[in-house]
Formats: sequence, structure tokens, C-alpha cells
Amino acid sequence: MAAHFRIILRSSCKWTPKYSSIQPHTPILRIPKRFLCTTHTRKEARAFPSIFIAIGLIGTAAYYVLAPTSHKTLNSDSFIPYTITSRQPISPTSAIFTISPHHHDPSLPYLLPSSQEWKYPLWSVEFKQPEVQIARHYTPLPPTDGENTKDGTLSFYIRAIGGGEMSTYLNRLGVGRDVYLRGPHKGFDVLKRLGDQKNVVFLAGGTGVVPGMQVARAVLERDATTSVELLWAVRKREELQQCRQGASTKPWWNFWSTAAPAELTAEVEEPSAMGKQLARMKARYGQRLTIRVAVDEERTRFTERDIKDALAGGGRALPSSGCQLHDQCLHVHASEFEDPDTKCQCSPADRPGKNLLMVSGPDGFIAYYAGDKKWIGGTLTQGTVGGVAGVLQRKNPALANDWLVLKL
Ligand SMILES: Cc1cc2nc3c(=O)[nH]c(=O)nc-3n(C[C@H](O)[C@H](O)[C@H](O)COP(=O)(O)OP(=O)(O)OC[C@H]3O[C@@H](n4cnc5c(N)ncnc54)[C@H](O)[C@@H]3O)c2cc1C
Repeated sequence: MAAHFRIILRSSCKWTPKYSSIQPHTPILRIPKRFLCTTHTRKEARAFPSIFIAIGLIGTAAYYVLAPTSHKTLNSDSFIPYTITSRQPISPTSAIFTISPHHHDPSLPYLLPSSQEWKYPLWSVEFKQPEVQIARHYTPLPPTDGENTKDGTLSFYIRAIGGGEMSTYLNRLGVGRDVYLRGPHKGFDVLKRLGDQKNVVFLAGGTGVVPGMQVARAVLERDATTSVELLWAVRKREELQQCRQGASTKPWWNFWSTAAPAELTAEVEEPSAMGKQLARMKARYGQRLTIRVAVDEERTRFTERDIKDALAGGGRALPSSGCQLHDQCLHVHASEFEDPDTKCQCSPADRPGKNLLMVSGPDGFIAYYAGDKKWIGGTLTQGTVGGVAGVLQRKNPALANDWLVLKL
């Protein structure tokens, strides 16, 4: 989920290449001589094709500006409007935004047909910044119990990054303002990758916890024998709990009584809006979902030992070389946006599947725990496994076989 740059808006792409491919002296329209009136002066004759060109350009531009867009509801080709219906501040730089589409869609593209359930275990949408024409991905928070998903409402946990174009723009918007979305964009198919295995460890930094919540929900709803350990690193405690006015910087909740990352129970004291969401998930899944939180400003963090302990519970998996879904080597050049043609190439008799170690957050966080992602030919790819995960794999080669590392 590292910083993502995408400056292309597909609607404008439709015509931009035509213009960008024009060479300085390439004629755009050739006017046959017979159409040129002989009584025209040379100057007028030269002006004639220019008029055609100008009319052509204006007509094309008018078409794209004025033509009604064929899409009114969420789709992966064009941006459609939503209105911000609520904004719950969490810290000075982060908030949960809830948005509703302008037009009701009876068959939302991210829901299973005739169901309230999400279709994908991991997905995101793009928001566009209309003033500077950029788009960035954001991850919808999974619906809480009893929430109606059919009305198209979506919620997002968004942090404003200092100097960040999109996130500071979004952070300035209040209730009633419009935002424009395109999607859904499918992420890694974690359920197929997990297959017959049962364990997911999700290490998240900051807003990277949201894909972790999506994955936890999908995996824990799949069957009652799965378990998820969600390790969430935040800079400040306020992401999880509201701080009292004038409270000491020392931990004062029982929850924070140890120097190591603490385990979250279903009863978080004075929870933030994110704390409430996590506590609800903990209450729903009980022992099957472990949530631990490390706070930078309290000098707690997830160490190599913590990750090793979290991985200790994974079952043994069979080797899966040559399978695009299960072979770590074949993930080196894979993008986190799943190719719809990606299929399991393992033998069904082998009951394919890998336990999953997933790492999501800012670039530096991912690099520290799992190694850098790499840009190859304009695509951000997984790269090799490095960082803490790489060290653990070298110390215990069985981990490299039993656990697939995925970076978001
Ligand atoms: C699939 C996916 C899902 C995402 N989901 C969410 C989400 O739910 N919530 C959310 O807040 N963000 C999410 N992001 C990140 C988001 O897309 C943007 O990258 C982020 O909001 C910064 O965009 P920007 O335009 O403000 O910053 P930019 O103008 O792109 O970057 C400004 C500077 O900030 C740095 N930077 C960018 N992101 C971070 C970061 N996270 N931490 C520290 N420095 C950073 C950049 O390297 C750059 O130097 C997601 C990204 C992806 C790829």
C-alpha cells in the first residue's frame, strides 16, 4: 500500500495520445487541391486547412466535455460522483470518511450477485483530485455487523501525508462535498492463496491496517478453522484511543501496561473511530483474531522475535513451484493488482495453499519488514523477500516453504 502515483485519467486518455503523437511538422488533415478555391490568395489557402483543424479540435473537445458519460454508477473506466456523508476525525492528520453514491446501483460491482457480501477479499478504488488530475487508491473499510452494503455507502480511513497532493486535498473536504471514484480494483486473491492452509499474519503500518481488516474478515468468514494475527504499528496512540485532555504521555490504560506491543481486547477504553471498528471485529471473531498494537511514540514496535512467534502457528505446506498463486519466486514480478487470468497450477490432490505473511504500509515500513517493492517497466512489483521476513527465512528455511510473503 505504499505511495502510489497514477497521473492518468482514462477518460482523458481517450484523446490525449492522438495529440501527443503528432510530430511538429506532420500535417493533421490533407485537403485535396480541388477543394481549394483558385480565387483565394495564398494566405487564405494556407488558412483554410487551419480552419478545418480548429473546427475538428473544438468539436472533439466539445464531445468529450459535453457528451453525457455512459456510466452513472461505480465502474473501472470512469470516475463517478459520491457525496461525503460523514467525516469522523481520528487525529489531526487522519479521519474516517463515509461517502454515498449520487446514483443508486442495484447490482454493485463489488458485491456478490443478490448478496450483501463483498465479492473480493482485497480491493480498492481510486479517488481523483479534479484540480490537478491525479488519482490515488484507497481501501474501503469492511462493513460492520448489520451494516447495509446495498446502498453503496463506503467508508475509508485516510491519512493526510505532509506535501501529499491527494491526501491533503481529501483531508480538507467536509460533509456535503463531492468526491469522484473509479473501481473496484481487485487486489491479491488471498483466499485462493491460502487454500487449505489456515493462518494469516498481517503486519500493518498506519492506514495499512484497512487491507488487514479486509483480509481478516474474508479469511475468518470463510471457515471456522482459520485464524488471523493482525499486528498494527501506529505512530501515536490517538489512532486507536482518544487521548484525555492533559493526559500524561505515560501509558495509563491497562491495555498499555507493558512495554511490548499490547494485545487488543473487545473492550478498548475510549476507542477512536478506528478503535471501535477493531474492537467490533475482535468481539465477532474472538480467539480466532489476535490484534496487537505497537505505538512509535511509546517506543513499542514489532521485533524479529514478535514476527517469529506469530509465524510459529502456521501448518506445513507442500512445495508449489511453478504455481503463480503459491510460488514465492513467481511473485517477484507480480503486481498487487491481481491479473484476472492468474490461476492455481498446483495439483488439486496436493491440497494447495500457503499460510500468508502480509505486510502493508508506507514504503519504508514494507522495506524494513519484507524488503523493497520494485518498479519494473512502469509496474510496481513485489520484488524479492528481504527485511525481517528475509532474515527469518534464512534462519528457518521451512518458513519460506510454508509462508507466502505478500507486500501491499
Ligand atoms: C491499493 C492501495 C490502497 C491504499 N489505501 C489507502 C487507504 O485506505 N488510506 C490511505 O490513507 N492511503 C491509502 N493508500 C495510499 C494512497 O493511495 C496515497 O499513496 C496516499 O494517500 C498519498 O497520496 P498523496 O497524493 O497525498 O501523496 P503523494 O503526493 O503521492 O506523495 C507525497 C509524498 O509522500 C510520500 N508518501 C506517500 N504515501 C505515504 C505514506 N503512506 N506514508 C509516508 N509517506 C508517504 C511520497 O513518497 C511522497 O514523497 C493506498 C495505496 C494503494 C496502492
